[in-house]
Formats: sequence, structure tokens, C-alpha cells
Amino acid sequence: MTTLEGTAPHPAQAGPCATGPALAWEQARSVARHSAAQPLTPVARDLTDALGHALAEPLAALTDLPSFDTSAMDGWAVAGAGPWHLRDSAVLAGHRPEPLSDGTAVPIATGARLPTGATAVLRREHGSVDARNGMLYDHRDLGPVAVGRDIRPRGQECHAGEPLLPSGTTVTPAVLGLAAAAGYDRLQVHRRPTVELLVLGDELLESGLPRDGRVRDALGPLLPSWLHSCGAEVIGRHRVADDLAPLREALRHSSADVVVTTGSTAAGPVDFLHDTLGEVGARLLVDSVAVRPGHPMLLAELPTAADGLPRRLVGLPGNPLAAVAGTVTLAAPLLRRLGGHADAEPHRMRAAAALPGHPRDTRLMPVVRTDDQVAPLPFHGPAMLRGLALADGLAVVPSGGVPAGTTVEVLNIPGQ
Ligand SMILES: Nc1nc2c(c(=O)[nH]1)N[C@H]1C(S)=C(S)[C@@H](COP(=O)(O)OP(=O)(O)OC[C@H]3O[C@@H](n4cnc5c(N)ncnc54)[C@H](O)[C@@H]3O)O[C@H]1N2
Ligand code: MOO
Repeated sequence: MTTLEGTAPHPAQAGPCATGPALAWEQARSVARHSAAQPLTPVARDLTDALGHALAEPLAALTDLPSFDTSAMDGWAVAGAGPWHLRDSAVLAGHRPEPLSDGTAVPIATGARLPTGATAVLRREHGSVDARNGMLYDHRDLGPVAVGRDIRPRGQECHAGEPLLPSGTTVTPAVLGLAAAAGYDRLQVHRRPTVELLVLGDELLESGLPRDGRVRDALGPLLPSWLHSCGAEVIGRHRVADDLAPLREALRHSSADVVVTTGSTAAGPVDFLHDTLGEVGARLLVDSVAVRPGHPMLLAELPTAADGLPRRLVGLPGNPLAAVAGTVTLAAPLLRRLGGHADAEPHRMRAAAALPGHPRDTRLMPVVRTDDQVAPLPFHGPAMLRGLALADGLAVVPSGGVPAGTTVEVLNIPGQ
């Protein structure tokens, strides 16, 4: 941990950008996660606005589910043994039915409330009505209809007050559906951390073919939805000129919980990030990580803004795959922690082929899933996205690499 203060040397004379030894990859992820003492404050959100947030309290059922004895099939609600005298008015979903007496039946729809006295539901395809005497017969000839047959009893899925999901659960479409079914109109969720994305690099083009030594900005299009799927609300995305003053002003004026920068992490003549962090009085928490690609990535605590809330900066390297490595290593754990999301269990898979490693550092390698194994993809250089675009995940390859058959951790690609 290093404090950058005072006047830094001009970047052209600056030595290696990182001021201390690179942190081990696992340690860097842990520092990023624990750099937020606690998740952001809980807020109440309508169901439609809660998607992607994390539950700030356990989701408990507000009612029994189903909340009444329900017909599971279209057919007849029957009372006792058949044949049954058939009542003609059907019971539909949403109706309040009259009680049934023993030996009678009434047509009923799937989802309709069962009349009191009904002992079972006879499916439409299992019964027939004799129009002459108005009697319903079970034509399967399998003996009496079992009591409770094709009835979903009240409380079958849960009882009121029963915990359904723990706090920290990410609100997925399925969680929204469950919450609605269980009686919720609003959910207590953690506020999404706001993120401002600053894309550095005067050489970047925003349209057309790469030309005259300039390249297309690949990270502006890639990162916002990834950051969103890590739980962030991306409130701005800007290009910033390769100069200390514009970057300093952008940092001073940002109101985001987390500023994410791309590029300028290394020691090139226009790599102003370290100097700017020094100027604004930021505190470096991670200053390079023993991981390839992406080792110059960094995490800093920015001075507290007028609102008194802590602010952080994740510096992603400019090489696109290195930026992706920085996203999964530093941005994702920090954003998930701020947003209150529970730690995901590490996902492990067997390597279908040898996974080459770096001699000293962890390597993050785009891999494709084949059955229950993962295989490395070509075109995984730090400046390349071709392998990643085909990948199902990023394998965490320990230093030295691993032979085929080894079980390795595989990181999800955000949003997949
Ligand atoms: N002397 C050293 N040089 C470098 C080191 C080092 O440790 N010492 N590290 C190398 C590594 S590893 C990486 S990764 C890069 C990191 O560089 P920066 O974060 O300073 O990024 P830039 O220099 O601005 O750009 C690097 C590369 O990426 C291209 N780029 C930048 N932004 C984008 C974008 N949004 N979309 C597409 N491509 C982008 C940029 O044009 C450069 O080609 O530094 C090495 N050097
Ligand atoms: O981190 Mo760099 O990505 O090795 O090119």
C-alpha cells in the first residue's frame, strides 16, 4: 500500500510505474473485495427496478404458496367415490366456489380454487359425462381416484414467513417471479455502485477502419455492459485526452462510487495515471498484480468527495485482454462487494489439454467448454480479443502451466 502525494517526476523520466512488488492474483482479488468495508446502503425498489441488484435482507414468503388448495389440472373436482352427480356451473381460476357434497363433482380449470369437500381432481381425459343422467364416470377403470390426486395443497411450496432466499442473492428474472408470486411489490436491495468509465488514449478512434497508426477503441463498447453485469450502474463513459490536467479534472469532478480508467497504467511517455493519482492525493491499494495479461492494473482510494462517500478508482491496462483481466481481478470483486452480492463459489473444471502458464505469474486464459472440460483458445495475446470472443470462461492457470487433466478454476465471463 503506497501513498502517492506531492510532485511526481515527469512520466517521461519515471521509472517502472509500480512502486512495490506485484500482489499475488488471489490476494489482489481479496484486497479489491475487502477494500469496501460494507455494501452500499439498502434501498426499496419496485420489482421491475430491482433486477440485477442484490437482496439486502432475506426474502421470506409473505403468504402460503399456493395460498389455497388448487386444481393442478383441467377436469372435475370430485367429492368421494364415483360416479358423481355433476353440477353444471364450472369453477374457473379466480372464482370462489360453492362447497361440494359427497358424491358430487363440478367442472374445474387448472389453477382454480378447490371447493371445500372436494377430495381429488379427475382429469378431463380420464372422465366422461353421460348426458342422459348427468353423471360423471371415471372411465379409466383403475379403482377409486386417490384422495389428493391432482390437487396442489395450500402451502405445498412454502408457508408464510418461510425464508426463500438469503440476503446477498442477486435478483435474477427468476427471483423477480418468485418475489411476485410470494406477494412482494417492492424489494429491499443494495444500491448499485455508480461507475464512470474514462477511456484514455489519444490514438483511439471511435469509428471506421484503424488507420495512420491509430486503433479502434475496443473497451468503450465492451466494458459498460460487463460492469453492469458486475452490479454497477454506469453513469458516464468519456474519452479523456492523454494529459495530466484533463485526467485530474475528470477525477476531481466525478461523483461515481468507482471510476474505471482504461490505459495509461504503464510507464510510457503519455501514461499519466500514476502521476495524476499522486496529484489528487489518492492512496494506492493495489499497484500491479502478478497476473498475465494485465499486470500493471491498479486499485486506488480517491479522496472523499463533498458527499462524504468513499470513492475508488480501478485502473485497467490499455491492452484489451489485459483490461478484461483487470475487470475480473479488481473491478468485479469490488463492485460485487459494494452492491452486496454474495461471494460466488469458485467454478472448477478439468483441462482437456495442457494449459501453458507464465513462469512466475498467474495466467488468465480464454477457454472453451467441451462437455465437462475446458480447452485453451488461440489468439489470447494481451492485445487480442479474438480468443475471448469465442470463450466460455477464463481459466486461472498457475505459474508454470498445468498438464491436461488438471482441475483449474474457471472464471465466468461477466454477463454470460
Ligand atoms: N516499460 C514498460 N512498458 C510496458 C509495461 C511495463 O511494465 N513496462 N507493461 C506492458 C503491459 S503488460 C501492458 S498491458 C501495457 C499497459 O499499458 P497502458 O495501460 O499504459 O496502456 P496504453 O499504453 O495506453 O495502451 C497499451 C496498448 O493498448 C491499446 N489500447 C489502449 N486503450 C485501448 C482501447 N480502449 N481499445 C483498444 N486498444 C487500446 C493502445 O493503443 C496500446 O496499443 O503496457 C505495456 N508496456
Ligand atoms: O499485462 Mo500486459 O497485458 O501482459 O500486456
